[in-house]
Amino acid sequence: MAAQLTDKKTTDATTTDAHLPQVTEPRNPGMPLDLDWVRSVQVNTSAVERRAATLPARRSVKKAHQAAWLLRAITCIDLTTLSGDDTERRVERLCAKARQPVAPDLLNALGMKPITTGAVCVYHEMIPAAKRALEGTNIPIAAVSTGFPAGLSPLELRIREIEMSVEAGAAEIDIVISRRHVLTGDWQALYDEMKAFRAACGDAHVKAILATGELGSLRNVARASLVCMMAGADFIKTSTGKESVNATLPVSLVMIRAIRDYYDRTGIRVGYKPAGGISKAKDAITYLALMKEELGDRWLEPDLFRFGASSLLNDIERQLEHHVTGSYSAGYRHATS
Ligand SMILES: O=C[C@H](O)COP(=O)(O)O
Repeated sequence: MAAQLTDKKTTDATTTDAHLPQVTEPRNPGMPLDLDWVRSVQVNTSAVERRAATLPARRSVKKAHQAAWLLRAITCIDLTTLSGDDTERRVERLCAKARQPVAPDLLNALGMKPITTGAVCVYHEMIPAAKRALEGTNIPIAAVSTGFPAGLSPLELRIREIEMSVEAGAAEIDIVISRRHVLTGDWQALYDEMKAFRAACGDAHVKAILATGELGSLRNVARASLVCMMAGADFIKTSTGKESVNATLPVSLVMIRAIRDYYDRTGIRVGYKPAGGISKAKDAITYLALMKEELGDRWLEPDLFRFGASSLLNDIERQLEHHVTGSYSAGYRHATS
């Protein structure tokens, strides 16, 4: 099926297949720290909040296109379990969902080929279980690292943790930054830390988790985004999912515009990952529409956009089922853990 991703505003819709092969983007090599650029960044908080407030209301994706948007969203999910009581069995079930996120009967009814999630995201100790369970697929394992979620263990240990996760089979490393470097405006320390993390990752892609709910202001979010990109982050990510405030639309707008500025200045595309508290299909569509409007279609691919989410897939599958059958089935049909 040629699935269309259209919305009210962008009627020159891109025709796109929800199961495109992953496009390969050159990695962000980073650049020297440009303090003048960092310090010149300002954010008009009330303008950002006004724009963000209009987003959900303005996004009325036509019913016929909803399924395509939802399937696209699935391909961009880092299907996540990050709990103290994670077990190998739970990770195996998670990986089974990542391999087959939508029931075959639903996919058939939608005329779609099989799809997978963008990645699975686990703690270091769960990498071997995920590796076994994902054998024979191209689904990458993302490991949270560097003393996730607080990031306050000794730097040597945080760097070693990255190296061990890469050795164990993680292709993507989600690091947490030291929030204090942002809160004290020590951009050099943030840059040096991020650069060391990127170097420890080697060929594994690195996502920089800013923990935006702990950064104090949107201006700090914008400046930290820029510094992490200058230091070579492949993705910038909002949250660990453990802060009291996680992904929000105003924060996303600020981070996405920092990505746009970095692209305008360097020609390098950096990815974006909102994470934490995104659990509804309609929110997923809002985020995709935001990416499309602010950055364009190229940022709707899983190599440049991911959701960090543990329960979003459940709701998307329910909505797809409703789209096909006209009714919702019992929750147990979609359980992931
Ligand atoms: O990075 C992913 C988050 O930890 C997942 O958060 P969530 O459980 O609120 O979806």
